[in-house]
Amino acid sequence: MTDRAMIEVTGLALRRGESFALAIEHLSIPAGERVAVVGPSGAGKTTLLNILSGILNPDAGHVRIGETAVTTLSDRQRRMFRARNIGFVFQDFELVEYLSARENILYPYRLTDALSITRDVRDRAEALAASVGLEGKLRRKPANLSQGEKQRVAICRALLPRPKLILADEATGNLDPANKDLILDILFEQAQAAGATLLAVTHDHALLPRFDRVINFDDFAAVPA
Ligand SMILES: Nc1ncnc2c1ncn2[C@@H]1O[C@H](COP(=O)(O)OP(=O)(O)OP(=O)(O)O)[C@@H](O)[C@H]1O
Repeated sequence: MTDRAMIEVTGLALRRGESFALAIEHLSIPAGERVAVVGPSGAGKTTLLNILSGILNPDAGHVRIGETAVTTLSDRQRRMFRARNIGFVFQDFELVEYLSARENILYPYRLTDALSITRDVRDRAEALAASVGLEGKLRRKPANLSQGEKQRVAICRALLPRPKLILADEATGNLDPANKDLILDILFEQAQAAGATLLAVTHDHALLPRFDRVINFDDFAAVPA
């Protein structure tokens, strides 16, 4: 085990359906590293993020995030762990349709007693939203936001609790080039301010030089399904 690793994965295996199996012998990511995750569609990038965050439990192997052995936790413990420690920007955003953009950004605070909505949290939510150009849109429900705006709401929601681990699944996918750079600036800034580790799945190879490291799914051993 690497001493200062934020993420330590060993002997990971997960089969999904009849035709897909993910296998990662070893993966270690130091605290504070900014990592891009690339690979062909269907290679298992989202599956890996889901395992790291405890949304999926693997068939075999160990995942440690910080001091927590995530793969030993119960479903409920994994949900609590995720709410407290991980900011997840989902590929399809997963916004709550009946809540306003503002309430969606504050949503992680409704999920766990460990987080409470203070004046400071509300102010920070406004500031984060303004930094991604969402001012004036915070009362709208997701149905009345563009794809790019929904994505920015999802990013603010992931960043607001200052998580130690940020997992972003194509967080720049629906944006124009200027906004891609802006969103990456914000993800990097917030990660640095919180001393957080960032794993970002991207298909956008122009962004790769900005990361400390690139994990390419082509490097993982293919498992006959
Ligand atoms: N709930 C599920 N049940 C069965 N198979 C699934 C399920 N979700 C995903 N898969 C399969 O797992 C494989 C990996 O999917 P995953 O979403 O991790 O790929 P990805 O690398 O993130 O792809 P993309 O770049 O297109 O988002 C795919 O073959 C997919 O069809």
